[in-house]
Amino acid sequence: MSRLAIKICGLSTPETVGAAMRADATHLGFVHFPKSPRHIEADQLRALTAPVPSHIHRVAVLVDPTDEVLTELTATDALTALQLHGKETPERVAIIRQRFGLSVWKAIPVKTRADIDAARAYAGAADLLLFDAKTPDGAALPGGMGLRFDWTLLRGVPISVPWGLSGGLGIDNVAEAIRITGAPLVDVSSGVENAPGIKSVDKIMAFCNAASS
Ligand SMILES: O=C(O)c1ccccc1N[C@@H]1O[C@H](COP(=O)(O)O)[C@@H](O)[C@H]1O
Repeated sequence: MSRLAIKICGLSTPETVGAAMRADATHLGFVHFPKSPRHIEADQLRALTAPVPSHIHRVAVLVDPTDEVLTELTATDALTALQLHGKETPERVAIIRQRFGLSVWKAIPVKTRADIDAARAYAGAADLLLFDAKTPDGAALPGGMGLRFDWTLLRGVPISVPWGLSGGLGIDNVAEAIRITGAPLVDVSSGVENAPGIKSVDKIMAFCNAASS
């Protein structure tokens, strides 16, 4: 059985990047979306990832990014993957993958089983599908709000591409989420924070322990 992958997302300080590495997170996430309390610029991304060894994945979280933004971020050479969290079509995902040469993740907002079925359109375009809770209409952010969906919707669903689970995961529920869904990758942001955008070293450690237990 392969090892569980754990992504700690929305990192913005050297201390919390260090904590995620010490906690054995396999993926570090960095948000580039000005409306987010976790937003960082390209120069911060470069500095934060400088001490990260190459075996740890570095993922940029973006919402309907322009080619200009993607060019600026990928020029840092800091990234191994792009996580698209907006309304990107399968065609746009395929173009980004081909144009920027990085692994591309597509976040799939889930409320019903139909949302999971609709994700099939991205097979072949995205390298990984990330099933995340659908945020309410008019919400400030399309993710990173600590909302979860009904994990039983994923039970028994054949998913033919690499995938992961996010949305409302935390120290107290991540083990149950993995048990119900069989997720090979879990992704957390709000659940390891003391306040929006303020990550907790202790919570990062506790989350990774709980996920791996
Ligand atoms: O974290 C953000 O600010 C964010 C902004 C825009 C798009 C996605 C964002 N976060 C991602 O949302 C999921 C779930 O987060 P949470 O654990 O429920 O807070 C996760 O993949 C974050 O990377």
